Amino acid sequence: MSREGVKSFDDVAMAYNKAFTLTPYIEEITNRALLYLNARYPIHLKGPAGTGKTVLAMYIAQLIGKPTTMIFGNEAVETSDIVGSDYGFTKKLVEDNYIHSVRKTVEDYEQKWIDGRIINACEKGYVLIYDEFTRSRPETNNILLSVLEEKVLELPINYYGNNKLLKIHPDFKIIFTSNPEEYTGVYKSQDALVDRFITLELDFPDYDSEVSIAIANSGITEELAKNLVLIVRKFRENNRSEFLVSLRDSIKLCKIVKEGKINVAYDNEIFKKVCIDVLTSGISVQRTHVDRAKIKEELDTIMKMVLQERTRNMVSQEQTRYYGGKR
Ligand SMILES: Nc1ncnc2c1ncn2[C@@H]1O[C@H](COP(=O)(O)OP(=O)(O)OP(=O)(O)O)[C@@H](O)[C@H]1O
Repeated sequence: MSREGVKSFDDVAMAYNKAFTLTPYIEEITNRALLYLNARYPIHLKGPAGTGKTVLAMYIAQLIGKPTTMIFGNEAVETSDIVGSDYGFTKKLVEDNYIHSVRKTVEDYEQKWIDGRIINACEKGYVLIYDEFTRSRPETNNILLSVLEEKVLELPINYYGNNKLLKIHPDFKIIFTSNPEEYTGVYKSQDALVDRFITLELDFPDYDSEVSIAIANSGITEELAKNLVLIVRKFRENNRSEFLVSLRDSIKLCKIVKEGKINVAYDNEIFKKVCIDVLTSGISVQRTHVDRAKIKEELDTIMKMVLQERTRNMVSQEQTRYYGGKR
């Protein structure tokens, strides 16, 4: 039985918590999500990779304030990972020593059941985050249909020896996340499931949110973050239909510049090469057939525009400081 799709929420939350940034854009989506969840509808955060769906799901779960379970969808996840299954046998030795001179030992085997993550959450009214649920096979996710509609979880026949329908606690909440269906490794989500939850379409956050997120994750100065994020966003805007330039790229660029103490200037060749490496990584991963030379040229133009503007601003700030704004 594969259990690789199931990880502890605490392990993952630790990694995300430190840098979480709340901006008006994120707050607005959060409030809508809570509205639906409190009306007992599961929610589905859908959007391109690296738009912040997973961290948002975790933030929402924290606001609900109940223990949270996470499942990471992938091809190998089985219904048994979600619900539970038999997991080998336990051996019991029964010793009969009734007559002093005779010793009888009987080995007795009992089948051992392991609860899947969802059982506890369903029973006690906790929160389940099912991240990238469309990466699991649709037949794996079928078990959730009765959970969402009839509010019961159908357990396998050998669950504690009974065929049991587990009643779902009224407070049980599910937050699904997924990437658009055109992504590789993503199954089309079943209409029956989609019909039972409310989808919030996420896109990349606004400029100010992206700057705040980049600062929180890298520790870079605001002035540098503003310029680097602007380069990333202009490049993303121009190439959206071809390949992905995500929030992770803003964060990567800011982190590398900060850690490497790289001078952010158009005449700094190292900086230009770092920008090209970071921002064109997605092309090879996504195997899009784009003209790399043309892409580099375009990125060069963007860097020139943003960084010359930066130089102009710096000169004018210097002049203001020097001449006291009189010139
Ligand atoms: N509000 C936020 N505050 C701080 N960091 C954030 C925020 N939103 C996103 N990030 C950061 O942006 C990156 C992408 O976020 P996340 O993993 O949640 O995206 P995703 O949409 O789930 O991506 P994928 O579809 O690839 O799983 C992560 O490094 C995350 O820490």
